[in-house]
Amino acid sequence: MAHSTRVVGIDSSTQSTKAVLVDAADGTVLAQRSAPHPDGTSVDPRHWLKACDDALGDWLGEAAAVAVAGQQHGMVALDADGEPVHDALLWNDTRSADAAVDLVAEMGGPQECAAAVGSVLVASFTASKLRWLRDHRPEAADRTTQVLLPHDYVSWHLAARRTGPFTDRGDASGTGYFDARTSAWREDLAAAALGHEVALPRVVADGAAAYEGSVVVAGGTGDNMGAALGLGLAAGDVVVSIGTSGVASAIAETPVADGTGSVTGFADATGRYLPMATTMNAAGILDLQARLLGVDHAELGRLALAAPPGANGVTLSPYYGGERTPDRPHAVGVWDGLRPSTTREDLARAAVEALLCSLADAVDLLRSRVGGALLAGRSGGDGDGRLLLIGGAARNPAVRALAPAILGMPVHVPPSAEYVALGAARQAAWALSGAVDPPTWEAKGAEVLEADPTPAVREAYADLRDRTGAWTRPERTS
Ligand SMILES: Nc1ncnc2c1ncn2[C@@H]1O[C@H](COP(=O)(O)OP(=O)(O)O)[C@@H](O)[C@H]1O
Ligand SMILES: O=C(CO)[C@@H](O)[C@H](O)COP(=O)(O)O
Repeated sequence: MAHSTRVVGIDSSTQSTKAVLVDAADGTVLAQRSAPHPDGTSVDPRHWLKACDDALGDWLGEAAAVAVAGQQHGMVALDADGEPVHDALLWNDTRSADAAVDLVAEMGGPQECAAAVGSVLVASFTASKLRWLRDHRPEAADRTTQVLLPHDYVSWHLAARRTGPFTDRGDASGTGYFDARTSAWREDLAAAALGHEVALPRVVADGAAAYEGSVVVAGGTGDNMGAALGLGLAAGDVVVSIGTSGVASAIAETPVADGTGSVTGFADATGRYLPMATTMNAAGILDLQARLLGVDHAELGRLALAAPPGANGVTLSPYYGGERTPDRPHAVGVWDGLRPSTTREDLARAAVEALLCSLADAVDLLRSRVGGALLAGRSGGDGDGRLLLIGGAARNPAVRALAPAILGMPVHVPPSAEYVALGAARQAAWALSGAVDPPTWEAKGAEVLEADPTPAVREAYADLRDRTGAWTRPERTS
């Protein structure tokens, strides 16, 4: 029996590949599958190709188009045969922190850097990783002839390498060598980072087909740009994503060039911009807490909800793996307020509160830099704007219950779905249609969560955050 036109969207993110098979007419998800990625902050990128193939199975045989949204920034450095010269350093690998400091200085300082490439470089950016490669693995740097982002590498695989590598404006804007205002590479900055000239992928126009074989392959994008497409993010909305990273992002019509580095001025996948504040420690805070307490996520949530707001004075600075917002690449986690009476419930509660306070900081930073009408209706101003909560850890009942209290406003939780992969599918359908705009897929109603604000929890968190600001651990040696 003939079926409707189908498209596939892929989210190749930090911990796994998720794929969705979608009806191109209305965005109905017909099936979804996932495959895990290896742990760690540097990975042989060929694992992502296998995970993609595993998650896809035979879907490309029945789909008309596919697109990939991938974890941003990762460095996929390839030799003349298109093979990796080194493991890909991921966005959360902080080895490149010193390289970022050097590059920002070479560009004339933070404001000049933000003016050139939209963001102040930190360890996460591809440019910083290229400089690390030059300084610490010179032989691999010498053999590098082209540099791709994770989504470019997977998309090229899906096009069976029958065309040259390609990317899009959204993901390119996270490299540190791309000017989103002109949609042009800054080859000079890539060369300065790596130490020699290097080939960069073709930038596909938003919504265009990159390759037309038995299936159309769209340009793809970064995972956060994919989420914005999948959610149909509207002006004034802020999305908070709790995956491996914690992200507060919003659509903007004009570029942001924040010289403080708190907000990165990325492009989105529709010709606009996607300013973001990103934390490196997010769902992992709860993963570690569950492991330390010897419980699963459901029990962690139950324990957290059994303790009072403020966790009987226990607070956590949750920057376990170094942090980016605030910029503390060498930070470690710090607990405070432990007493003989402290319970497992208090520890669980403090972990959930710390996660949400770090995200509340990110939302505040985003609002302060983007200004205008973001969430305006929620703070007594004109306009509307929803705060949407997505990502793996948003499934946790304690996260849901405490989010409106700590974020201080109603929180909209859309129906559980892989929004990054759905956004990629929407881009695939867009490329297939050849239309000027992405297809309109009606969003299903969100659950709106409300709670009385608990500002004292944020104050206690901010106090510990600020007290630990000057602490660093010894520099890493490699
Ligand atoms: N019920 C839950 N409670 C807390 N964390 C959860 C829950 N379900 C999934 N997670 C966490 O969410 C994370 C995966 O989220 P996801 O958005 O898929 O991440 P990423 O896109 O970075 O790979 C994992 O760290 C996982 O342990
Ligand atoms: O570095 C950033 C954004 O700048 C991260 O948001 C990565 O894009 C990884 O995303 P997840 O795997 O956590 O979704």
